Amino acid sequence: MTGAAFGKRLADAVAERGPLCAGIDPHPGLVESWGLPADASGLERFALGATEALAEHVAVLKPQSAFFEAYGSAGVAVLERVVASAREAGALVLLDVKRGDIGSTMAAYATAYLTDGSPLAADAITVSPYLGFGSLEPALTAAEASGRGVFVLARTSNPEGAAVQRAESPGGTVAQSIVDAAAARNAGARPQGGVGVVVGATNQPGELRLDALNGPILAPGLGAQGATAGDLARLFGGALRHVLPASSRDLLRHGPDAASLRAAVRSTRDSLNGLLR
Ligand SMILES: O=c1ccn([C@@H]2O[C@H](COP(=O)(O)O)[C@@H](O)[C@H]2O)c(=O)[nH]1
Repeated sequence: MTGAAFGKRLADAVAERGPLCAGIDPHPGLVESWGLPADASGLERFALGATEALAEHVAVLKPQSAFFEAYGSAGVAVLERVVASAREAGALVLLDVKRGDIGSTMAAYATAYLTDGSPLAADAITVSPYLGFGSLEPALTAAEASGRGVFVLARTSNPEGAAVQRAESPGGTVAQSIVDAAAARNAGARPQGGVGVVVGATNQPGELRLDALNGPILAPGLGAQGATAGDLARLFGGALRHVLPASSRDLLRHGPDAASLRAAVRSTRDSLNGLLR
């Protein structure tokens, strides 16, 4: 990928389309609720239909890799088409794969997801820092070299995350130390760096200092997990302008009708308007 850095490309996309990140999570139950079979053919029609309806209306489309991998090579082939179709519609693709491993294996993930010419190359991916932030180095380097981004799990939206992420480390909580490590990578970047963090919208305010991050904050949990636009304001305060609120099931349940899916995006966007930018 040539051209601008991910932080700049994301800032431009958000300025044009707003911050909402639409998730493509083909849960078998949702696929069936669209009148489709919960198999690879249903996955294909669901995922490509949702992408076609949503991608041109949001800055970021976030396919959840797990639901595609569940169908083996046929599912991964559909995922490749979703990535290509979303990018054609002008959305940035944040592939939610949550990869994390020792550095030498991380380098292979970086080749798969963050390198020009790879069939699964996206604009950004989610990564897990729980083998140590430093183990992510190959992904951070590959992303920066190719104008791509990474979103590092810091304080996730699930209740089980607290035991690990709120544990005290020498630099504050584990989650805070991850935010601080991401901030160090983003220092000096304009308009923002390409190392984002994931902070679930379901969390309580006051746990994390995000003001020095200088990078994007992916905030899943809107809708199906119970978080509201008001929660985002309370949770993120002065960092709101960096937040990408993410919603998957709460949008997708409006399908298969494309007009209804678009209306759901509009209504979610309206609920965020005035709050975030
Ligand atoms: O902390 C996290 C990190 C990632 N996710 C992912 O976001 C979507 C949420 O889907 P909804 O249907 O809007 O609940 C899903 O792909 C998760 O794996 C998260 O929820 N929390």
